[in-house]
Amino acid sequence: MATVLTLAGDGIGPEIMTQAVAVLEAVNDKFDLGLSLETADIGGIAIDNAGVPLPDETLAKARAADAVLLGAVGGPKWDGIERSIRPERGLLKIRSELGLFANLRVAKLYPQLANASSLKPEIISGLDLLIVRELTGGIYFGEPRGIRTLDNGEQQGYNTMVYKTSEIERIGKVAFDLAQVRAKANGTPAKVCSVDKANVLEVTELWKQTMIKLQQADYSDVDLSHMYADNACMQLVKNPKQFDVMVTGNMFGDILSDEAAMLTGSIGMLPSASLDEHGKGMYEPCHGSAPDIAGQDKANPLATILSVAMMLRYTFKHEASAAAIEQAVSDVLDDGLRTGDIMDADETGLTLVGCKQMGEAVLAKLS
Ligand SMILES: NC(=O)c1ccc[n+]([C@@H]2O[C@H](COP(=O)([O-])OP(=O)(O)OC[C@H]3O[C@@H](n4cnc5c(N)ncnc54)[C@H](O)[C@@H]3O)[C@@H](O)[C@H]2O)c1
Ligand SMILES: CC(C)[C@H](C(=O)O)[C@@H](O)C(=O)O
Ligand SMILES: [Mg+2]
Repeated sequence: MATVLTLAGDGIGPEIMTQAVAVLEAVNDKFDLGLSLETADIGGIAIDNAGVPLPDETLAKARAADAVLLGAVGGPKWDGIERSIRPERGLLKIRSELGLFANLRVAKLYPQLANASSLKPEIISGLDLLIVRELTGGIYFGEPRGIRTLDNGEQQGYNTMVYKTSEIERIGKVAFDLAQVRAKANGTPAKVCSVDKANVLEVTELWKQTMIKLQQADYSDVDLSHMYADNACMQLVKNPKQFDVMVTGNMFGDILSDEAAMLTGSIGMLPSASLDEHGKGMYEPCHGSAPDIAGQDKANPLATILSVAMMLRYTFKHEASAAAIEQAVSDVLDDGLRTGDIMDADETGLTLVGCKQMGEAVLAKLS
């Protein structure tokens, strides 16, 4: 029997997780998937209960599980504590310990939400782009880092952005492979845009050269383009449909994916998969713990529910149950149900719902 470990985390984490787990249990029964669910602590709740953001017991359960579903971590309660044991460090550590180097963030516009985005409908209609973010390297993990005191008594913060050729090659392969799969499925040319700051940073000059060599050696059928990160931010809001697959490092990927989220109407709509070399994965919404709306039944659970669909597709290779969840999400949007973040005040026929009601509506579509 395969196991899924659920890590609800902090803030809106438990609220969105309750709804996502109900959906997972429903498809587990309906499609006879034979999944067994376990839970553990991560983030602030783990600090409160065990003194560290990623207890050994949680990591052991995550290693033993076939897949992990995560809500969100962090919040003002823990922002002042020593940096090395903050909630976010628990998330970084589990990604690193499990070798989850490939983070896939899909910005797909549900047509029903064309008016919920802050961009004009014609700019985003039909949008379906994939950001492939390197997740276990770059400036997030580079050494040395810290805050030191200079001779003149002034403090200086420093981090180090590093990438080895092997790290660039393995994320490049994921991006090129997925571009080929998407091209085949959509009947379109395969294309990858690699995002860097090669005009300034040596580390991303190596990134760019490595992508070029990889494409020339193994992926001559994929069109490879390059864009500086600042221009990519601008182009994402100017003409996002020019992109199919974007591949980039850890920090640029973090920033670009929050930006891409808004193209779909809300960050509450963006799911993600973080995969290791063998397809084992952790699945999580791209958003955070949203302390401003936590505990108020206002969170959009759809990014987490759609992350369950990604889990079924990528780890359990069960396309029918993944597609059923995505269809159920589309159906509730067709019915006009909207959480506050995707509500369009000017559109008629919409009903404002809370996190629980949205989750239950998806569930009802699956039964
Ligand atoms: N993967 C993660 O666990 C993760 C990701 C990002 C941020 N964080 C943490 O979350 C905390 C808050 O960070 P932040 O405010 O910068 O980002 P955030 O994503 O939590 O929130 C940004 C804004 O988006 C809204 N929002 C986010 N998710 C939503 C949802 N599902 N439905 C409706 N609205 C939603 C919030 O209400 C807020 O206004 C911090 O501690 C941060 O470190 C965790
Ligand atoms: C909470 C934080 C460590 C995390 C990141 O920066 O990777 C988050 O912003 C994300 O996008 O998953
Ligand atoms: Mg982020």
